[in-house]
Amino acid sequence: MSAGVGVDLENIWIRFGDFVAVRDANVHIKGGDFFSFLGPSGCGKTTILRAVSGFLEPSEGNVLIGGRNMAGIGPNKRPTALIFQNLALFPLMKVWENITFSLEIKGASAGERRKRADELLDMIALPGQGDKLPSELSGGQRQRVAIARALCAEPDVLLLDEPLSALDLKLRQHMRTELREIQKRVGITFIYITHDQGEALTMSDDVAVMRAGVIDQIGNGKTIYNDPSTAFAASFVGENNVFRGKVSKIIGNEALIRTNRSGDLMARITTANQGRMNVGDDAMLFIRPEALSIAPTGTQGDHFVTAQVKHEEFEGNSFNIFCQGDGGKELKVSIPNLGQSFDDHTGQKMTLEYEVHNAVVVPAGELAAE
Ligand SMILES: Nc1ncnc2c1ncn2[C@@H]1O[C@H](COP(=O)(O)OP(=O)(O)OP(=O)(O)O)[C@@H](O)[C@H]1O
Repeated sequence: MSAGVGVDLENIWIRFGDFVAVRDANVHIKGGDFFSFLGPSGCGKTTILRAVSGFLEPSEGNVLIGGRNMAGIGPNKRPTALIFQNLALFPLMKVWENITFSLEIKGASAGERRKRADELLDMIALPGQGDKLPSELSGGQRQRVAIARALCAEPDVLLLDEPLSALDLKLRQHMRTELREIQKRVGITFIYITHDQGEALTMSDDVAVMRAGVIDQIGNGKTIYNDPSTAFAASFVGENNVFRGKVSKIIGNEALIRTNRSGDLMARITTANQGRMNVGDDAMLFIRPEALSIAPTGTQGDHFVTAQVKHEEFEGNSFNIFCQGDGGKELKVSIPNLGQSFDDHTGQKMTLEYEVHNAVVVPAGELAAE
């Protein structure tokens, strides 16, 4: 199996009539990486995957696989394999026959096929399960068989279209680890599409955050979470509290925001926006629930927020406090449960504190839908 083949999307535009499904996408995926496209339903993820697999030609721009331009090369001739949410294993074929179906078409002998199936069953951590029928496996095991079947064709790039979305939550979380381990063992490039930020962050080397046909940001999980480029990326990935306002002062890489309802708040301008924000600009300031803590009542300053507590809940690993927030949105505070006593604050006015480097400012923009 050849490893480490990169994929490049160069100025890709995809139009369906007047509708622009993908707008000027530029992505460099390193060979051997696990790369995810993350975004809400309808943002163009599947459309990009179809352009990589060759089921669709971009209206403009180039898809390069291993540096080779794929223009005019059909899906069967590309070094890619595609796995869908609907696995479509053959129900009456044994697991090993399912896995080696592509070899049977090429006329390989039963002995050869069985040997290859056993290698792949080891690879997906299902040794000795080749003689079962798909119906005798769990959902997660069937998922792994589908991956083995795709890998049997020796693709350079495996394309996965929301392959875990039909599984229940526990299995989905377990399969994240499994998938990542299989990818590392095989060493080929995986391109994964999902609307689930937990999946994207836990499995990927790099993530592209997509919104309405546009790629807002590309980076590793930590960068996307801690240093978002846009209001959409900040609000789509993880939970975040938003404060709206205008830039009133810029000091180095920090900005003071005159918020609509919470006074003046200081925060870090994210990397992509440094040097690009000016006094008077409409801005959005984001603070994660875990970055807020309870301060002595009445403390004031540019990193304190006053809020009225609406209700509280205990989530096991954290106490969550929900307040009347800025901008019509609820404000959430998450206090880790370290065994401390925790009074009910419902109805009280509370002062909340954050460290300036844990709050970020980006230009005002579209937020992700709840
Ligand atoms: N063949 C087509 N003709 C017209 N419009 C299309 C076609 N294929 C996709 N679209 C539109 O392009 C947009 C992007 O679709 P796409 O399937 O790529 O979204 P997605 O991000 O994969 O969504 P989901 O997570 O729901 O699968 C959608 O608005 C969709 O309606």
